[in-house]
Amino acid sequence: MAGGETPESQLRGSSDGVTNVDAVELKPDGSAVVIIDQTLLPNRLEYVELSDAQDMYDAILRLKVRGAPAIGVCAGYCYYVLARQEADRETSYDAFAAAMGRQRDYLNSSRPTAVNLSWALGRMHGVTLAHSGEDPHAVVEALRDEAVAIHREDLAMSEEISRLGASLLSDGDGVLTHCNAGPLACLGYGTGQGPLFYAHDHGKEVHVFADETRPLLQGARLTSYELQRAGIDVTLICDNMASIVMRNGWVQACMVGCDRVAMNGDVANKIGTSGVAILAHHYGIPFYVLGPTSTIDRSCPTGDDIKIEERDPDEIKTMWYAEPKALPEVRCYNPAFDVTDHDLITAIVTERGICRPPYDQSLAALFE
Ligand SMILES: CSC[C@@H](O)[C@@H](O)C(=O)COP(=O)(O)O
Repeated sequence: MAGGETPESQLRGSSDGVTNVDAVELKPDGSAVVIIDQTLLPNRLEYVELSDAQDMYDAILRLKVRGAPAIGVCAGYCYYVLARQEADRETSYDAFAAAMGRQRDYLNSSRPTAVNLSWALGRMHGVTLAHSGEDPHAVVEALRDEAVAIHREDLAMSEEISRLGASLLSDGDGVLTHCNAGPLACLGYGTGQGPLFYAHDHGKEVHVFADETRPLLQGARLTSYELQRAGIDVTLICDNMASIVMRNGWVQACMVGCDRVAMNGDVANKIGTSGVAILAHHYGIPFYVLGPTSTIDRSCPTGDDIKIEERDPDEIKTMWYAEPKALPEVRCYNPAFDVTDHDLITAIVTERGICRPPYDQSLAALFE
């Protein structure tokens, strides 16, 4: 673990025994962002220091750091680390601010769907612009405070979403979840899986079915790892097994995170989420989406306006296998996210409260 007991390293979430380390931290001397390399889990727990813009871009693109809220926290610290370097290079405020505008745009181009990336970078750059004309080193001090504030707020929102989400569950419920929206993706308890940790910590037991989440296996590699280590009853299933566990009557609720929420309540989340919602609707099982208000994109009217990231076909054909599992020339379509229609969603749980249909009204009310 990098660093000692600084304010930043004390920002840990409360569901320890799960991850007794943070997925994203600032190195105490401020020179680098320290992340868990999530691509190596569950086999190896390793930390990576990011101090170079290209390494930061690469870490986000390649999912070493992933999950919408964790990407936001990471982006805030990345911006700060780069600002320190620019302040040492540029003596004038104007040159510093212009350089930081370019760094913001570069980091923001690493992944398109999770709105928390542009949200955090926009918030950091807003601080730079608000200190117009000041000595760049003084601006850097304000940027550190802002990045730590984003981190602290993330932990607080995660706790509140988890508390509210757990109130929707009864002792003994079966819960099906998809992808990873636990401590690694969000810090603290998490969002989509936060209520499972919160319920467990507060004496309510749930039985979790974790979809493996093809093609990148966040459910198998990360969610079942986190839940198992926390002592929560978890069963890993392939994505195409969700229907049978629902039909067997083993699932009383579905809970997932989100990467971008449109103002009509359509939700972009990990590919396969909309299929789970359609199945849940068929079997009359409540389908809950959980995420912070920073994931609600007020400039996005409907799910049709959300840009869906398309990724390398080799993630499907070769990535996890000793030998390729498809002909190299076979065409693949590999969207990383899909959009779940708002009319399939029972409730959207945010840190400011639980929104229910009609979402165009209940989501707008969060910002009044
Ligand atoms: C906590 S973000 C929402 C998640 O459910 C999920 O879609 C997600 O983790 C994003 O996927 P990833 O592509 O791994 O960054």
